Amino acid sequence: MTVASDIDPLTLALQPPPDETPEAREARLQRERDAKKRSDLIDEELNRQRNAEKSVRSVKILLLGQSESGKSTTLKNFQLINSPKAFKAERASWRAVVHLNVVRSIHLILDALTAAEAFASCPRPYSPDDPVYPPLTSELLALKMRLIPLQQVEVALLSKLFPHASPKNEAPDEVSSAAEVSVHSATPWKNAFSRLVNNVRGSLDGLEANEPQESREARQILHASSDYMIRLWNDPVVKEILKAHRLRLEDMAGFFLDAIQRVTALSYEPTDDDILRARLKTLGVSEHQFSLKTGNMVPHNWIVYDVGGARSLVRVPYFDHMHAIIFLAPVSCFDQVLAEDDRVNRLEDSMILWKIIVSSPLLKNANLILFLNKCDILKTKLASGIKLSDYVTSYGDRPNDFENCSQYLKKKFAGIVKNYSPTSRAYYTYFTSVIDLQSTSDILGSVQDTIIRQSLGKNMLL
Ligand SMILES: Nc1nc2c(ncn2[C@@H]2O[C@H](COP(=O)(O)OP(=O)(O)OP(=O)(O)O)[C@@H](O)[C@H]2O)c(=O)[nH]1
Ligand SMILES: [Mg+2]
Repeated sequence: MTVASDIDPLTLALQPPPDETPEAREARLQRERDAKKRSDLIDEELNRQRNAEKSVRSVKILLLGQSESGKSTTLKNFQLINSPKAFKAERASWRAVVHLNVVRSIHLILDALTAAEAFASCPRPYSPDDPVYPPLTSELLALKMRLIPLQQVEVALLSKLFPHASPKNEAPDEVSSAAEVSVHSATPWKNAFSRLVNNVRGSLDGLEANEPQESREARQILHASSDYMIRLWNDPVVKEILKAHRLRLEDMAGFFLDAIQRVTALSYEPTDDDILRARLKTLGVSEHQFSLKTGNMVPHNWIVYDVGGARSLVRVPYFDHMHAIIFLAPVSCFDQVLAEDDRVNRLEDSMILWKIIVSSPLLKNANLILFLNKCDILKTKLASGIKLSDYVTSYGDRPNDFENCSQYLKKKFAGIVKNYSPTSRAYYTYFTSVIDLQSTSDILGSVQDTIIRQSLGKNMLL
């Protein structure tokens, strides 16, 4: 009796009866095994629920880099890869952007012709910095006249894309002054435009049945001007004038200028490649959300923030809770200056921005991903004989090929992390051309895995 009082009642209750038969013992053990199985299932379910709760927490990625570095193009890749259906629905909106890109580029060429005309009619005293333009041919003067109606097309496209634009913050405000159209991220331009074409049914001539008269006319004018635009873009004197004017359209605008016939066809629908190439400068912050399952984990809610514009870093303090930063450095820009300040070399600017990011104590926990972007343009530039060492003198007399130049630039960016990061940290570098959906989709897949792995390792997702 004294011994029994030391044993706790639960243990006592669970003890087998002293006269248990072998059959009764087997039945009892089976019951215990079943109970354990049920208990494991309940634990599993609880774990699953706990993980599901965790998944409500989002993985947040911030895209940073100078203007035109490729942030919005990277965001479009995320959208195309993770929400292709939603993106397909926006295709019609992108057609107007592609058309606007074409018209804008043609206007830049026409502006260069005007400068060449002014040069011919009023020669200034020669200075080595003055551009020397070749004389305009009568063919070019005639083309210039024939393309005047494109002004009307530009106005129509802008009012189609930004129907409620206010003169203070929207694109039409910038028409006359800037070479680029910008869209404020808060503007639902795609929605407005999608509504416009939502009920459209295909029609015989490729023009849309419900399309407003103004927009239909704009597309017809564009289509009718197609041959004139092609002749202008391919004219050898125009090429010389653009060179003298220091206007290098072939790298970016060239993609659509080389495809004028296709993109101005009345039945034209933008392809994925077209959407990745269509340029619309971002103002403010735009974000894209999607749900993604990595391995056998519960899906995570991903949010990608695209901070537009040259001064994107000013906003960094608002983004101290990011899991990762993808910083885009357009390495092809080694021979270019900033649009907003022509005294600053673009590559140098990228390095300064990278230094600010890596040395920021606010961002010290974020995973750093570096995209050395626009590698396709870098390859073409180097192959055309433009020398990296003319702009990055420390490159010296090393070979002017992509392999050596890109590795050298990679080391430069690595040196900045080594010298300025407040803690020694892992970061990941990729050579990218984010206009290439296939290679970018592979890279983004690996980036997403890395972010999850690293964030779990740092307990940033718990
Ligand atoms: N050829 C080539 N073009 C690129 C690449 N990345 C971006 N572009 C083009 O460069 C232009 C600018 O890219 P965006 O993604 O709009 O640049 P951004 O960084 O968002 O610029 P902001 O909105 O001004 O901050 C677009 O026309 C893109 O299609 C690239 O790797 N190769
Ligand atoms: Mg942008």
